[in-house]
Amino acid sequence: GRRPSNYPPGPPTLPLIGNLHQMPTKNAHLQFQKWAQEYGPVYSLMLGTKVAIVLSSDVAVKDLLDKRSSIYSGRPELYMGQEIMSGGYRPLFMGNNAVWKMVRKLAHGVLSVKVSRSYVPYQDLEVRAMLMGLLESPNDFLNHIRRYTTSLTTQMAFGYRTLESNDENLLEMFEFWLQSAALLDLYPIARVLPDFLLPVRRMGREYHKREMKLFMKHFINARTQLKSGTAKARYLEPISQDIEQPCCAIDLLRAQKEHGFSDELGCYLSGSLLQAGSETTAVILIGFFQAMLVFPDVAKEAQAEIDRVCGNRMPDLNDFPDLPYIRACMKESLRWMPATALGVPHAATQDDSYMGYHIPKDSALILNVWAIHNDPKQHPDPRRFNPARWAGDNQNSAQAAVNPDPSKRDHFVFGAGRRLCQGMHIADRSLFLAIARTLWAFDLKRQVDKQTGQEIIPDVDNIKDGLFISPMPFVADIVPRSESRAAAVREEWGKVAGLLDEDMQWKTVPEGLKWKDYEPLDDGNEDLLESLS
Ligand code: HEM
Repeated sequence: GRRPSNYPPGPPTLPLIGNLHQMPTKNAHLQFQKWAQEYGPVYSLMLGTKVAIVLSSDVAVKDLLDKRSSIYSGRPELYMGQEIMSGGYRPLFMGNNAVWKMVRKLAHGVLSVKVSRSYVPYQDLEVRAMLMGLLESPNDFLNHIRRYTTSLTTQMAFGYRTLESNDENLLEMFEFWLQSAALLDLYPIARVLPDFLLPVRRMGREYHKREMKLFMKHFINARTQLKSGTAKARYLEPISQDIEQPCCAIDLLRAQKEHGFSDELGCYLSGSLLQAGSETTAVILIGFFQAMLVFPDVAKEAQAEIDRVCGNRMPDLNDFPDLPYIRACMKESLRWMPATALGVPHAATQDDSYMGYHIPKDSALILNVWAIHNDPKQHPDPRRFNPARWAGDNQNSAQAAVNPDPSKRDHFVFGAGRRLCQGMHIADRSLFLAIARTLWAFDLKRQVDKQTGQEIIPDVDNIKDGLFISPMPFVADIVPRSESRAAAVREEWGKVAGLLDEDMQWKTVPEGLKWKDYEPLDDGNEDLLESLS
């Protein structure tokens, strides 16, 4: 419990329990930020017999998680969420071992820079569907955002679209994910708590059984499609034009033949892609919508840029190089409402020392994303949503993440080192398309309170805690910018609606939808990234 004198500093400890009694039960990110201000960029928390090292500067993250990634890429052990609730199968929580390395390779096979381009038609169609939703039931905007990111990921992971925000599978999938958060009281620090503080083992096991059943159902379904010839896979083959319905489960089924892993692992890999990709992306977008209500000048400037570049034509990914302010809005959204405010903890797999401090083997390393994003030295007036701070930064998230100069990294949302998010390329595109098209079609306005006549401004400090932070639900008035824009939204949907069958599922991947697609604007870092993967 007591902090050895050669450990990084931290709040005073009590015998046996160390700092456990000081662990915040809500808004953990704010307390972690406060401690960073008090104890510096590398501090420690004593959690009973365990220790967590909190990294709160870009330099510390680069020095340890990136540069020494060979020893900082584990995950904290004895983690309820993995052993009990995931049967050891959840890739995100696997330690630095042979299975994880294989999984990481498999994930690379379905998420790499190249392969992620094949999902663009899905992103395109789902954003159009989101715009239709915003047109037809604007008050449900939070659901339309969630449906968009979820449908994209169910399509990528298992090959089916999610049509409604109250879709049964979606709800079940979310229930599991959120329940796990509730069960574990999951902000990252809870993951390093000793088991005796988590008296929910039995419930956890139940949860795992049900989740496995759900993932397996979709996985087996993909196999049936593969066998019946209604799906083709691309894994281990060059990307060709005759891909139909690219989806991870099908690629993994092909890979399974070569690598011989179990169905359980395969379905969890697909399933966890789904969980890794949907709510996270939604939170960033919800933050963006909120920011537009609070900082209306930003929306105006963004719309001016879109009008200048695209006019009446709906923006697409080919506009990426020509819409620097929209790209900056995306970066700022990632900084301002980072979803993973305290990252996903890494673990040290051997003893180390840094800045004269001892870092013991098995300590958890917490990436203090919130504190870094809100450091006024790096980002003056940090709670102001100000895309102008990114002027001249042409890196995408992946490039910035591996920039050798840590001060040039834009945001830390996607983690670090060998654990870096493999879905970044997909996430960047999802965000860019949704932001550009929403602002092209709609004004995001404050609702006016009918009784008082006052505009309702969302409270930006009212943040929902948990596995991911997100803005508390808020109201907005979302209106088409003009009659003709409303008509254009319908027309744009009409152009793709014919690609779907009567169940609103893809008939085939759209023909003629040939994307030039954006190439990275600086291409020096790609190799580095691949080497981290
Ligand atoms: C804005 C959206 C997203 C956010 C905020 C996000 C966040 C994260 C974070 C924080 C990590 C762990 C990094 C670390 O340990 O240092 C991660 C890992 C990962 N994410 Fe994402 N992610 C997003 C989108 C996606 C998407 C769309 C996919 C795939 C469809 C995806 C797949 C993965 C995978 C495969 C890993 C690696 C797990 C591991 O090696 O432990 N993510 N992501």
